[in-house]
Amino acid sequence: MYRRDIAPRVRRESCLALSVAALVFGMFAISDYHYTGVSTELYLLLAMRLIVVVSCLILAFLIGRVGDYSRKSWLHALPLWILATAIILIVPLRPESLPTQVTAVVVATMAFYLLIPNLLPIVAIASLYLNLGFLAAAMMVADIPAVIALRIVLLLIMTNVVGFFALLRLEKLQRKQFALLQEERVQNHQLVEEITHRKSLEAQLRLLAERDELTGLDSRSHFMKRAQALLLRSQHDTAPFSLFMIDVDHFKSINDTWGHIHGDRVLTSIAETCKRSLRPQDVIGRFGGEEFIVALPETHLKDAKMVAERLQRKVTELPVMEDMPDHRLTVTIGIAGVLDEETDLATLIKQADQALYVGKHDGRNRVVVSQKVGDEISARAMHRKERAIYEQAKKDT
Ligand SMILES: Nc1nc2c(ncn2[C@@H]2O[C@H](COP(=O)(O)OP(=O)(O)OP(=O)(O)O)[C@@H](O)[C@H]2O)c(=O)[nH]1
Repeated sequence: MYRRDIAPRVRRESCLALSVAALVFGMFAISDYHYTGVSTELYLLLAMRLIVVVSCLILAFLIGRVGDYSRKSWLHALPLWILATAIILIVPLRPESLPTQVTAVVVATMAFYLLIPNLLPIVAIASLYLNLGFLAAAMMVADIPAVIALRIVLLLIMTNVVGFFALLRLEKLQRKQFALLQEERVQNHQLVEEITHRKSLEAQLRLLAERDELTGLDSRSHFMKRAQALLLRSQHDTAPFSLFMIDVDHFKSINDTWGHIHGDRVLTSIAETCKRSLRPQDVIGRFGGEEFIVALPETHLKDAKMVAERLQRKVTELPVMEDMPDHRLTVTIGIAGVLDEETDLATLIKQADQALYVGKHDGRNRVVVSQKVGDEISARAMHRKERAIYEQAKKDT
């Protein structure tokens, strides 16, 4: 994973290091001219430098394009061997500049180790080749005293040891850093998974709390929250607001005669009928057992009554009744409406419940408007009527 992760960076860095090394190597042509003047050696040196620079640039280009260092390590090794060979060849071509060449070998060795990252074995072998090759060439071409030769050997050993361990340490640190980063990534990933899992659990819990399991309608508590918000908005906008309490008639006998499973099916069908025949902005909840509750925003009491009657009719036509030929499925609906700004949800529910009770008492299968609301409406109508008579009388006089 580490190798895969750093591959693009190694490719880029190797490509850059090689291009710079090739150009620097080429620029030494100036010093060649200074040492040799226009001579056969200069031409040989120039030809050699040109070949090295061109081949290094081609290899740098190839490494940049396709040089995956873990699979094509030879591609990374090749330019090092070319450069090393060229440096070794300078010894017989410019034997008088041996001290400068020792420095060049030390710098090249350090550059191999430090500028070509994450390829320690390749770099170490190429450095060894450069150092041994240089020593052999120097011994053959120049007459070096033994002490000087020993000093050069020691200097090169030191350079290699320093370069080798510097690169080794660098690689170890990079691997450690990568391992830590990887650990952090895994932990982050686990954390994200945990958060997603918790969120989905929360959503499921919320759904469980908000929905009635059997009918899929709002649970009682969720209905109360939504209805309360709708009521407040209606009162703020001075818009009408009505509320139904729907109760299935003789539901106990359905359970007792056809069983609870059939009873459940009846409840589900009634819930579906409510959903189908009411508007999307109406809020429907299961209040408990076989009782449903509906909040109708922006609905006047007379319109609510029409809606309730339509719903009552639709329930009697439900196909679920085919299994119960002797039974007539009916509902009783109690309605209440907002009269003033003081009316709260609890009062509305109480009034609708009272109307429902009246409906049950009067024989079921009916829609009853809350008496209190009815009285209040008639009182207001009376008030309006009286006021109209008074206004008319005033006009007449
Ligand atoms: N199948 C089923 N039955 C339920 C459920 N919740 C409540 N019940 C039953 O509904 C019945 C309600 O009976 P009652 O309160 O006597 O009302 P009713 O028989 O409909 O009589 P009225 O309302 O006076 O017409 C009880 O037998 C409850 O056990 C439910 O989720 N599924």
